Amino acid sequence: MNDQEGFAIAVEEAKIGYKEGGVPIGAALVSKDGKLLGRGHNMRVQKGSAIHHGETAALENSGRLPASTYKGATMYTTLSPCDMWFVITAQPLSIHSLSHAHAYNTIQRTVPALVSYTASHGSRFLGGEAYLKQRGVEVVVLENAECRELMERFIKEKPEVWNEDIGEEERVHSKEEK
Ligand SMILES: Nc1ccnc(=O)[nH]1
Repeated sequence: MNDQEGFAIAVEEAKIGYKEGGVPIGAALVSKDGKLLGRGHNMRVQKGSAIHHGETAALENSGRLPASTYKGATMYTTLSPCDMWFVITAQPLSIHSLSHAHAYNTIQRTVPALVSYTASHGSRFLGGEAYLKQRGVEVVVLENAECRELMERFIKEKPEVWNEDIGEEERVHSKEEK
């Protein structure tokens, strides 16, 4: 599986999430030798969960694998990596340890599509990206138009669900006040 195929699975997952009425963010985890390890989409609405982001779902669906299987893997995601995915995936994927050379650079690449998208609260999720880069992970930004459109449509339709996903409440409040 190459980059295009891996990313296409993440987009497929995002669309499934949209159809289910959830947050349309998908992800796929692919091993260094091109094998699909796991795929998934944000399930916060579907599962009534505070933590099921697209990337964490892909990791969860990959099951329990030895560290060597994650080595050199790529996480394809339809939105730039937020702090949530970094914190949850860092330990199993061994990207948490700056001081241990052997743990460094385990996931080599993450390919988010929408890094420069400006979220409703004005953030661009640059924090998640910065963490990854600091730890030697290659971050490739695709700026994929299809993902951007899907996110923009969703945010317009369900601003309160999106704000909840990113830990914001302002829009919900201003709606209630009206
Ligand atoms: N990168 C992400 C940001 C917000 N929600 C997600 O599921 N993923």
